[in-house]
Amino acid sequence: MGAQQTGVTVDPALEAAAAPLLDQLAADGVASKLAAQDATLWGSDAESEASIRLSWTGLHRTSRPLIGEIEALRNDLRSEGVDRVVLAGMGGSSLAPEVITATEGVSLTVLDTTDPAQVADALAGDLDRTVLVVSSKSGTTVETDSHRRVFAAAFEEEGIDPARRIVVVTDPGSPLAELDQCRKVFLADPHVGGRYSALTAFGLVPAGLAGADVARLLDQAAQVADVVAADSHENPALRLAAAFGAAHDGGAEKLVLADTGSGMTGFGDWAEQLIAESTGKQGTGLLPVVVEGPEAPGFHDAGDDATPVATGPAADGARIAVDGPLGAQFLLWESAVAIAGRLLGIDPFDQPDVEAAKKAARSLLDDPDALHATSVPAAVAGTVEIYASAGTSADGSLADILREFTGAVPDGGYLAVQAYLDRLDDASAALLRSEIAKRTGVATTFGWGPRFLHSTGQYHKGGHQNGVFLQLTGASEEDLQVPDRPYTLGTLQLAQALGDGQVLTDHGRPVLRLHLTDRAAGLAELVRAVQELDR
Ligand SMILES: O=P(O)(O)OC[C@H]1O[C@](O)(CO)[C@@H](O)[C@@H]1O
Repeated sequence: MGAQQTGVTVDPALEAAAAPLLDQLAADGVASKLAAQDATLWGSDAESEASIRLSWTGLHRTSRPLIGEIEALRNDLRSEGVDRVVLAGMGGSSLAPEVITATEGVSLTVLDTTDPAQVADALAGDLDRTVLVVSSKSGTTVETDSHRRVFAAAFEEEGIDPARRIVVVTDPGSPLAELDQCRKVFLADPHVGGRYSALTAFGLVPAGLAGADVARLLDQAAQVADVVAADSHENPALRLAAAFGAAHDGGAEKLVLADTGSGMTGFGDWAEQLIAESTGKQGTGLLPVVVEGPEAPGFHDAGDDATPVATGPAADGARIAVDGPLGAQFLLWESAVAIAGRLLGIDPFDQPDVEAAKKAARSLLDDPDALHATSVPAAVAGTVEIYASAGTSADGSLADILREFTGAVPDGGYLAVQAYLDRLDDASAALLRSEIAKRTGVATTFGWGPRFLHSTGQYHKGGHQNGVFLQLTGASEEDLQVPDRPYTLGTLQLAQALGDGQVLTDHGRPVLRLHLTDRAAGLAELVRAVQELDR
């Protein structure tokens, strides 16, 4: 079988609209300047951040020495019978290894949740065979810190030395770089931001320890590096960026991503963070809407405010198609999104609105009374408690409440379902996306909390302000204390939902929180209520 070709297809009308932007990008030498890591491409305000964020353009060369180190550690661990890899990491510190391993069919347990039951399930796996990779650029992310504490205590309880079973990936100088209780610290290139770090130690170490062929990813990226660096009208990164820019200029601020048979698994979730966190700021941006496939509601029937994008071969309904092997796609999309940032006039390397939700969650954790004061619902429908923000109604049946809430989505706006639940045991919650989109015709996204806070969370607060937010929280049968911290995972999870809800409300966005006192029964009631929406 020949090597999979990397390429971008754009429909003729969009390609024509994009032509002037493409001419300009080529004339300005944007592709070669990006490859040469020129920090001036996004204007003077972005220059200082960009000057420490561009090393990703050369990772197909600079990450090579890592391969041997990863292989050596993997062989040592395997010779000790340690072959189960659990990865604690949020956003850019876990999304790439997840897509890499899923694409190769290699097993990796990803912990990017504060759901107590989901963490408990990961702990209940065979600890004798487990290595925990703790990945965090900053070394201070609360979810990742909590996972490390919980796992270190569990290893100790089983008589396993955590210092043999914890591997760290972090930036030089982070608090994690000094961690004593660990087997090895991989220091990543600090001049690469989280969402551009797929081909750094953040992507390669967990995936490689789990058994993925990470050298091949670098080869695939190397195969497109010259093409992506060329100031040519055929450069797929320039063509993709120009198409994104032209679509946005024409009022299509959403990119609806569907896998059309790419051979990759879960690529949309990785691209979602790249697009949303890079572009969703200063009241503008591209909202990624990841859908179940080209037949899914919101793709073939996308409105004028959205561009259907096939990740994989071109398909009916798609205006853009991007194909190629995973390693090449990483570099191609990173380049295109960074260049689209120039066209949108924003800095693609900062995430100015992410901190607000973290801060709000922290203050709720510091003030348990404030957290408990929020526990009186405005109404109860069966096993669903309803908590409505100002201006949002809690009157009538669950279907009535949802009808009114979805009716609050402005023209060209979107509805975001944010499920602070267990993404394995409560997986059926994800069905709500297509059900809501199908019944209401509204562009609908779905994210697991708190995972999405490190992905689309930036866009929700910083991008086009036309979203409405449906939060789902659920009762937990068990909770887990975070060792040496004054909170449990369940408290942290609730504080994260309420904190983000508060920040969204402060932005004037409608927020409806539905709390499931029985998760399975509540989800079933919710799906039934959504199915009544078109009646
Ligand atoms: O690697 P860290 O520092 O734990 O951060 C994880 C994620 O959190 C964010 O900073 C946003 O909260 C992302 O940009 C990043 O990928």
